[in-house]
Amino acid sequence: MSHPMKDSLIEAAIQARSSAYVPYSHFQVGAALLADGTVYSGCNIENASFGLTNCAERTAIFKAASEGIRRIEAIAVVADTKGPVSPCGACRQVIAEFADEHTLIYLTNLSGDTEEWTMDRLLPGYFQAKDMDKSN
Ligand SMILES: O=c1ccn([C@H]2C[C@H](O)[C@@H](CO)O2)c(=O)[nH]1
Ligand SMILES: [Zn+2]
Repeated sequence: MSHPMKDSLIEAAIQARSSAYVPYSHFQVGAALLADGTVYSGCNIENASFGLTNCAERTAIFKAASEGIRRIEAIAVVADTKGPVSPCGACRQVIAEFADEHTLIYLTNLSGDTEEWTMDRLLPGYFQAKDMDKSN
């Protein structure tokens, strides 16, 4: 079942994408998430020291987390890709930190190709806080 905010989140991600700071790759990405009734969006932000680049997903999540958000209800990611955009491994792990099994993850592109994912498929076996507990 698709989330009632699905289209609004995709629209917010497309909007955020237009702020992408991408002088090196020229590849714009946008993300938008819903948490506690509020939409937080973000774009990718590159750096002359390439490894310091922050992806759109992490920008949106860190904006939300720094406002006190701890659980993502739904998140949309968009780029101008052939099929739905595929988040990098780092972002998959960061999404996992604030997702649960109900979190809906919309991967889409500018043509409207959209897939609904859940965390178990996005990053099977992702590292969790409980993995630091020897009793588990
Ligand atoms: O899911 C993704 C994949 C890539 N990028 C960014 C990082 C970099 O700025 C550019 C090319 O990798 O796209 C994202 O923001 N999200
Ligand atoms: Zn990423």
